[in-house]
Amino acid sequence: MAIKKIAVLTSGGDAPGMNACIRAVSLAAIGAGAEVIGYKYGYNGLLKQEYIHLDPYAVRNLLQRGGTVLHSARCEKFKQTDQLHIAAQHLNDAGVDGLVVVGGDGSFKGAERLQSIWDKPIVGVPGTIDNDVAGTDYTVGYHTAIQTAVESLDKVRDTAEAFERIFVVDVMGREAGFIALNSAISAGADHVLLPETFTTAAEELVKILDKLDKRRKNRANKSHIIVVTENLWPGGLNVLADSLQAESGVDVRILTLGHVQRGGSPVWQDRLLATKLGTYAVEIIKQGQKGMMSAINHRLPAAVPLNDVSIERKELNSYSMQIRDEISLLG
Ligand SMILES: Nc1ncnc2c1ncn2[C@@H]1O[C@H](COP(=O)(O)OP(=O)(O)O)[C@@H](O)[C@H]1O
Ligand SMILES: O=P(O)(O)OC[C@H]1O[C@](O)(COP(=O)(O)O)[C@@H](O)[C@@H]1O
Repeated sequence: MAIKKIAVLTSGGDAPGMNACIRAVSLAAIGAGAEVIGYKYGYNGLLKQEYIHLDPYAVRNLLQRGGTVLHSARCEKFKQTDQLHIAAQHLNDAGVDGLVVVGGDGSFKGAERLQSIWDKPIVGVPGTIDNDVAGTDYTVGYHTAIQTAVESLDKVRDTAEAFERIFVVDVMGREAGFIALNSAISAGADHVLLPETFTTAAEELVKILDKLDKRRKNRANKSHIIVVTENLWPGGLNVLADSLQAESGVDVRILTLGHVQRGGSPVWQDRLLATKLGTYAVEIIKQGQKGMMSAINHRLPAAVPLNDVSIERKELNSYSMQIRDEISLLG
């Protein structure tokens, strides 16, 4: 299908590599002879008709830049059906032939609903540090967030060992444990708490204390690193820290990594992924396929229906789960 104009926007939690996506979509579309516009502030830009023109000069040096030059936002208003109709009208008014939405599963719900009333292709590109989007091996930003978490865990280990303290480290992930599990393994943390396996605070506390006890028999230093997915511990991490300190007699400190995980120059894995997913999104639009996500499945590009993405919950890697339990008792 001949395309004259493609629009792109970034929505939901920003992620390192979103800029690389904007660049890839723009260059692929321009290469196909199309004009490109970028809506600002997520779906807000679509509702307010606020956009910029993206030519090769505008996307120069974007590959390595963190954040998103289009800005991102959460737009509650977009959930109203009348606003979806306004957005569709604005796309028509601007002469857009295809829309690329870079975001997470929430943004894809919006894209899916907009697709049901707009007759041109909308393609989602999975961009979120959480990696909680089914149908694609990885999401843009995830590798960089893990790298940031691992660097922080390495650093905190130095001070934990010096003072023989326990550190409880809070990492992002919303309701998914991808960052927690893989940063914990990569940094050799002693224990990791995941939403996918969490039972009750009482049971989890017993497991942690048992693990610390066993580990202490294997080594002289009493320091331990426990990685916890955000918002998981009932009552917050102070409650966990107080219980741990009371039960173990070891000094406990809390570290919340927070939004630093969303920043920084994307690592090469995210740059490459963003470039592949962004160019493939344009390919999907050229093919006239509607309501798809541009994905990488088993290392190959794929067009996955957004409908399937929203139904399925992405599973943690079973081998990572297995080695988490085996290896963390040693070392
Ligand atoms: N059911 C929905 N209908 C329309 N738009 C939605 C819906 N769910 C989410 N969105 C849009 O997507 C935005 C981002 O969703 P959110 O879940 O916050 O982030 P992410 O896309 O990173 O998962 C929301 O602020 C809203 O504009
Ligand atoms: O920046 P906010 O609005 O506080 O949101 C924090 C949330 O955004 C994230 O960083 C990214 O989530 P999404 O990509 O799904 O928006 C989550 O890990 C975290 O729970």
